[in-house]
Amino acid sequence: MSNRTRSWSIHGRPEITTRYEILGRVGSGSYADVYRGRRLSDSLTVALKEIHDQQSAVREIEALRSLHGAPNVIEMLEYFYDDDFEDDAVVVLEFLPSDLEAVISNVKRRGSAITPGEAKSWMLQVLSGVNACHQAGLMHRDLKPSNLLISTGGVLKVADFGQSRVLQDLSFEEATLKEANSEKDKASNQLTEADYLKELEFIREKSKFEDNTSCLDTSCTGDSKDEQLGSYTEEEPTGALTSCVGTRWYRAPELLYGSCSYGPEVDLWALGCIFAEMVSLVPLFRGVSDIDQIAKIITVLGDLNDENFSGCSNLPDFNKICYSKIENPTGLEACLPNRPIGEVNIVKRLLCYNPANRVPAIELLKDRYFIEEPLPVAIDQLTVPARDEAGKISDGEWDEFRDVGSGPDDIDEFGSNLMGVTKTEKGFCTSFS
Ligand SMILES: Nc1ncnc2c1ncn2[C@@H]1O[C@H](COP(=O)(O)OP(=O)(O)OP(=O)(O)O)[C@@H](O)[C@H]1O
Repeated sequence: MSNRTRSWSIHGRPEITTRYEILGRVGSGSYADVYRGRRLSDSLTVALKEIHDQQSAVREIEALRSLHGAPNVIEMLEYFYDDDFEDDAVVVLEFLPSDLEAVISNVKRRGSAITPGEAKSWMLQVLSGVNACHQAGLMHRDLKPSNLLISTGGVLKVADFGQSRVLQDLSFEEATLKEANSEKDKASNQLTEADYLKELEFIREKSKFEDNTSCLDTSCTGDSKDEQLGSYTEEEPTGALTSCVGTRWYRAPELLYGSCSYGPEVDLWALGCIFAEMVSLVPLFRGVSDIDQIAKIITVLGDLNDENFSGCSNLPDFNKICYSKIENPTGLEACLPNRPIGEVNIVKRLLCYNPANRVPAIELLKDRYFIEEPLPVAIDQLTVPARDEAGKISDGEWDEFRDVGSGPDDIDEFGSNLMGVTKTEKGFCTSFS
């Protein structure tokens, strides 16, 4: 531990202010504040993301280093990371003034629609970014329209890797050394001594950090609400994953039922929800609690059972609530009125109950839907509204739905406040009128 005094503000950190002029705050997430800045050496506009949670910081830095160069993943220019985390980590990112949520809100506000050619163009970019993550052995775990940032030129990039997780069973140290070596090869030994020392420092810190941290903490990084919700993150065997990740509307059924051993398919479910939202201009499943979220899903897709998702009845929370049988599910077509069948099919290929049936991004990229008329619109022809001009739904309105909290309180609240829910020995029972 150093004896240095903690700096409470990015403005009071000379290592940053001697290199960047901080122009103002552009946004805040659950565990980060993001500032617009100007790099003094060349006046480049950047985003400075100050991450208040150590685990999220490590995840974000680790992911962005391994994804460096992927065209549809946000670029990290550099990072400031204390080995003692006396000061919050600051990640310097390319500045992207818009996001897919703003695009959707803007189209909606104008009373128009995203054309099939535009939808293809956006979706190809999302798929390319997500594919890069999966090929690099990472699952993002928090895909949603506001995490898909967009440049003024229409280039979409996957961002916000604070909840990402490495898929392969490499320790961070091994992965980092592997990457450092391949970087070194690539750069023909151009790694400077300072870079090398920074690498070492980062590896040392992460190893120390991993030893002391159970995987239970993984997803609830800095999200105090989630951290308080015990049963979803209660003692799990080492190596298990937490189900407490992502934003509810985009959360896959296996996560909603408390799975601790899921895979990158959770990202594919989120992609299905995002694509449906893009073409219909409304979020597909707008649950106000996790129980309501599952109810919304089964109302559209039908009952979830061992026939369509083998083994689902063994998921930790499956038997805690029973839903009455859905005789006539609405179906996805009804949620995407007046949209081409090709779009509905893409959504169907992603929103499968059984994760194994969700089509991987790499395969979807090759889907003939993308080469059929109407062809994807050229990227520089896409309309990109500035985030603050897009007339997004007010924060308060979104917050009502966006809350990521889940767990026993959620069940209690749902059980006591909503009609049609009764308490059973195992948990709750709900019926739909
Ligand atoms: N590279 C960037 N360029 C421009 N603005 C950015 C950039 N990164 C983030 N932002 C802005 O800062 C806000 C906060 O970003 P952050 O990634 O921390 O959180 P979030 O995704 O909004 O929230 P949460 O992770 O809690 O869901 C974003 O909504 C976005 O508006």
